[in-house]
Amino acid sequence: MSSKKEINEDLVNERRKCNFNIQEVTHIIDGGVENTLQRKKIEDVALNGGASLDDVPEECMNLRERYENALRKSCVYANILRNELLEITGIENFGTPVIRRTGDAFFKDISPFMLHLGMFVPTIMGQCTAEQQGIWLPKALDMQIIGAYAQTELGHGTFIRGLETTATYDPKTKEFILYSPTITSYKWWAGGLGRTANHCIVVAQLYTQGKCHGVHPFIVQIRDLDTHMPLPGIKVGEIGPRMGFNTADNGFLGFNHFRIPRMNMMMKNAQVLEDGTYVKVARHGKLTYGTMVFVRVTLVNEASFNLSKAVTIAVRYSAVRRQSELRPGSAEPQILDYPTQQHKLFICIATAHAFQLTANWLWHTFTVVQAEMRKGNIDTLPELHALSSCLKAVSTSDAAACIEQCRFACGGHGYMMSSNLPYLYSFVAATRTYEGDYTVLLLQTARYLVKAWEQAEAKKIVTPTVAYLNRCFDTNEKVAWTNSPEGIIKSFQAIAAGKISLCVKNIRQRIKTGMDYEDAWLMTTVQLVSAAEAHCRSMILDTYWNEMQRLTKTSSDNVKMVLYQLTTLYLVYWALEKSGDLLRYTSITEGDIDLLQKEYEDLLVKIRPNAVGLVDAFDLRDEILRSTLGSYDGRVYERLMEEVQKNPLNKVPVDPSFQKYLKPFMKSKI
Ligand SMILES: CCCCCCCCCC/C=C\CCC/C=C/C(=O)SCCNC(=O)CCNC(=O)[C@H](O)C(C)(C)COP(=O)(O)OP(=O)(O)OC[C@H]1O[C@@H](n2cnc3c(N)ncnc32)[C@H](O)[C@@H]1OP(=O)(O)O
Ligand SMILES: Cc1cc2nc3c(=O)[nH]c(=O)nc-3n(C[C@H](O)[C@H](O)[C@H](O)COP(=O)(O)OP(=O)(O)OC[C@H]3O[C@@H](n4cnc5c(N)ncnc54)[C@H](O)[C@@H]3O)c2cc1C
Repeated sequence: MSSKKEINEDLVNERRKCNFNIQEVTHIIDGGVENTLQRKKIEDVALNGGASLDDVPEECMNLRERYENALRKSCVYANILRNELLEITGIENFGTPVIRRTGDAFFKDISPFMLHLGMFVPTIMGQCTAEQQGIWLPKALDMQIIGAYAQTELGHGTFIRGLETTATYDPKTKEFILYSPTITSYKWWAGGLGRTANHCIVVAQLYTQGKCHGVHPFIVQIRDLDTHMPLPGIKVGEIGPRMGFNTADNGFLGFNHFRIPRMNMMMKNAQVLEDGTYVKVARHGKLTYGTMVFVRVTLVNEASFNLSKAVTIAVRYSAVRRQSELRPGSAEPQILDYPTQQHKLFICIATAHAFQLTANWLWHTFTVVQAEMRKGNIDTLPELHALSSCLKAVSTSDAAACIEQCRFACGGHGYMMSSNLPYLYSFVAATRTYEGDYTVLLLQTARYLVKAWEQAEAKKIVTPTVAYLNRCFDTNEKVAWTNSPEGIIKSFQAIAAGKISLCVKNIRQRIKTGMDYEDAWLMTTVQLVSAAEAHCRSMILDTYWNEMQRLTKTSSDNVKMVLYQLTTLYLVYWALEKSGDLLRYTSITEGDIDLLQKEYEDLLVKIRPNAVGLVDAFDLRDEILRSTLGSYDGRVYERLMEEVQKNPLNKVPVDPSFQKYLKPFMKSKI
């Protein structure tokens, strides 16, 4: 056993073997040297200010203790956020992922303030008029009020138009009356709502002058600011234990003819005048869904970040862990030496990079579309919606699968809460569902793709992200296979185009047999989801490859080489995963697939010496990783033992329940 300060010998050797400049890769991941410096500064301030590591692990506390502990830490963290961090980033960068990431040093699960910061504040920014922002934003940013985002109801989450909560305008008092007419109309799931929030955004069906105008957002005070008692007419509480998010106090909420002032309707996109006249301001009907688009964009970043944590843990552990023997009597190898282990893990490193570069690109696209919309141009919104929908769906789904693979890679110890892998998995698994379920979002992208196909068919130029359709349209023949990064990307575009084409053909055929469009669409949805996924994969492959080429132009040779190996691994991995599709839509042969498999296995060998260096390059501080298995020093077994000492069950040698239950039971006769 190594002494406390020592770094595990195997990790020392791994770091010695690493042949590239780790910092250079860190800068690429961060988006430049300046960003790395800024991130480190933010981390220093946030973590030195009192990152409260718990004496008792969160998972050993009961529900109440966990909530109270999370709230205590949230207050410490929020003080650092509002007093120090916002000064560094500027208020305009309030939602920067770097700030959000420092939160993980405080919360293994999640902060009850997460939705205040992640959705309540952004909705005020995106859905309020300047005048309304002037009222609500300073209070929200200063956390004089704490909010949640209550859209989903017990009966409806996906189908927003089906929400049942009503907001009926009363011109006599110039108020809206909020009402929950049925059990299924109760708001359900909103994070922070159950115990913490005193305000929330409520999405409700707007009625005025006897007419329903569809769902609109309202800002509602639900608790007394002093006593925290629910206001009369409000029924609010916590929805109960769940797979993760257990310190987020997800809540339920019902209204019994609860009145709010007219100006509490968020009026940037639509207004109700004093006399009850409804005025539509926005040129696009779905701008009220803006917060969801924003969060979907940020979730691609979340997918990358959480995966980078999981794979850092699993690779470091795999370098420390020794198991089995390759030949009788030989020393036990590091489990990282098994090609099957490399197969589990290296794709996770590459996926984290692919999603990070895609997230940066998507964020840039989002800001460009926002700027266009501020000028009154909404033409690019449908493309952004299609993009953010599929990228959110695929990145969260892949990240969850990869994190689970990292857990498998850590054997039994990966199942320990103290490894942090179960927390990471349950957190990311939820992201596949919330903010739009995987299937539902891919079907949104499919709508866009079918329209784009029809445009290409009519010889019209389509938008940039589907420009390949113009090229693929006339190809009745299979695309010629070439084994190169560009060749693989082109082949994935051919797969996407082929699948979209087939969907359109099948919808048309079904209509010919007498089905109406809706039924024909419905019957084709399995294929439509697959087409949207294929489109999304071609986008990710293209973005990852081209962005990495661009970002490494001035890098040192070894950095270029290792990142080239990783990017190629990602492309080849997906080509092998989708070999059935390649056989169908390109001229690839079985022999070509054999060559790809060989290339993949060779890449695992090439990447192996740099594996620990590659995860070190994520530059995740131990305080943020919070894992017994994944710390920088590799003191895996010591940390597991130390954690055991913190377990309240081990505080006494004999548990009181022995006298109460076990002893009487053992002494009782059958
Ligand atoms: C310290 C710093 C803090 C920062 C922290 C940042 C970290 C962030 C991490 C996490 C943050 C928060 C945790 C989140 C917790 C979870 C919250 C939630 O889940 S909130 C609830 C979310 N709910 C959903 O996402 C519901 C999903 N459903 C929908 O989006 C819609 O109902 C939909 C799209 C499925 C269908 O809508 P609708 O029926 O109204 O539309 P149609 O299908 O008929 O389509 C009509 C037409 O509109 C287009 N459309 C749809 N949506 C949009 C959109 N958003 N934008 C633009 N256009 C849209 C659609 O494509 C159709 O177009 P057409 O041309 O007719 O084909
Ligand atoms: C941890 C967590 C936190 C959350 N936080 C919030 C929050 O803060 N605020 C908030 O408002 N909400 C929140 N939600 C709710 C979340 O947004 C919804 O659960 C999510 O949008 C999915 O909707 P649903 O639950 O209605 O699923 P459903 O729509 O009922 O989905 C069930 C199944 O039906 C399928 N399905 C549904 N519609 C279709 C369709 N049209 N075509 C094909 N298949 C379909 C889905 O694919 C899925 O497999 C949260 C959820 C979770 C899990």
